[in-house]
Amino acid sequence: MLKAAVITSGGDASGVNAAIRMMISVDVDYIGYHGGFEGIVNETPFSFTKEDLISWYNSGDLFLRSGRTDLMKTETGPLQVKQALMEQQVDVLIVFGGDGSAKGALKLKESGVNVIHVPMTIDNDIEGTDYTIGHKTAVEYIQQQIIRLRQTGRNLGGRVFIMETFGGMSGQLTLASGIAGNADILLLPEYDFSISDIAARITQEKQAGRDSVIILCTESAFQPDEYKNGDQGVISKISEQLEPLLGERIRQSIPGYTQRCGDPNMEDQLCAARLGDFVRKKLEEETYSFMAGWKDGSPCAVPLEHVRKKEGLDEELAQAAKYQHLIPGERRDSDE
Ligand SMILES: Nc1ncnc2c1ncn2[C@@H]1O[C@H](COP(=O)(O)OP(=O)(O)OP(=O)(O)O)[C@@H](O)[C@H]1O
Ligand SMILES: O=P(O)(O)OC[C@H]1O[C@](O)(CO)[C@@H](O)[C@@H]1O
Repeated sequence: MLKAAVITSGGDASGVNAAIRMMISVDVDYIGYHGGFEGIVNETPFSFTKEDLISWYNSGDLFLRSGRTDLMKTETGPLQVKQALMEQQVDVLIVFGGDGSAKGALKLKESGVNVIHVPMTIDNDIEGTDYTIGHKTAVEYIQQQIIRLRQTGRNLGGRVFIMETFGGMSGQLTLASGIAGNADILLLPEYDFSISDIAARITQEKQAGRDSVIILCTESAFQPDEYKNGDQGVISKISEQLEPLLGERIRQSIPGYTQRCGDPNMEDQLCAARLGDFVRKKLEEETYSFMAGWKDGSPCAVPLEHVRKKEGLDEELAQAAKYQHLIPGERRDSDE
């Protein structure tokens, strides 16, 4: 019988348990490791079946704890992982994670390990796939935060709010959440804007009769070259410079790590379950070395070599937001 090992790697995200459940095949034995790539070397693996996943299926708690580790970036790391997998007689490793995890998966493939990557990150910033597990739940959560800001803005009017969102170096999470929740201004790392651009947009909103103004700002949007993974609080810097121009206080809100996780929403469950089923079929065919991506509404196989961090945004959504004057500044990669 084929033996598959499963890990989750990088930032946690909701929906992955449904994918693991739906990849279960009667023709495959499964083991799991906690702790991502490092867990393969340091943790004791355990066998699991679909029965073990029942109470996890709809939960934001990960059935397999995730991890970030530099091990895979060292020269010997991939070989240590390969050795540990060989000791367990594993035929194929399934890696849930973001673009960094895909790089780790590719290194293992190059070391001779059969590997499948499944995109899992709230950021939705992986080239070759329209969907990443966890993004939809995070968007819905941020949408709810915007709706609440709008309510307090109606109840106690005349305020400017700024809320900071996750996304790392990608503005995709902010863009999708801002459109879903009806924010007034979106500050994205893909656009080069000045403090006076933001002040001008706030003034336009107020002149148009907007009582409260809501700005959504990606954590890396302002001076992105200085951003490091895990930095938070950029909206304080922006507010400090913006307040004197506006002559009023700005109310700040940072949901931070509460954006990641929570029980998965229906859309994440369905898409993740379909990705899991896609992987099941590939396991049964013994087809490896791909990412289980998503294109035109369905799962698809993307060669691991093509998987990397997505530089752009969802163009249709970005253009719609630009047309509606939601995004100040010019595209950083623009030739204009
Ligand atoms: N260049 C690389 N080479 C080999 N392995 C890597 C590389 N980059 C990342 N990894 C492995 O993948 C793990 C997860 O990567 P990273 O922390 O970048 O998160 P991610 O998978 O991109 O997910 P998220 O989008 O949630 O941050 C790292 O801890 C490391 O083990
Ligand atoms: O949990 P960490 O390592 O601080 O990483 C935070 C980063 O992880 C992400 O949530 C992606 O998982 C980014 O949106 C965020 O910038």
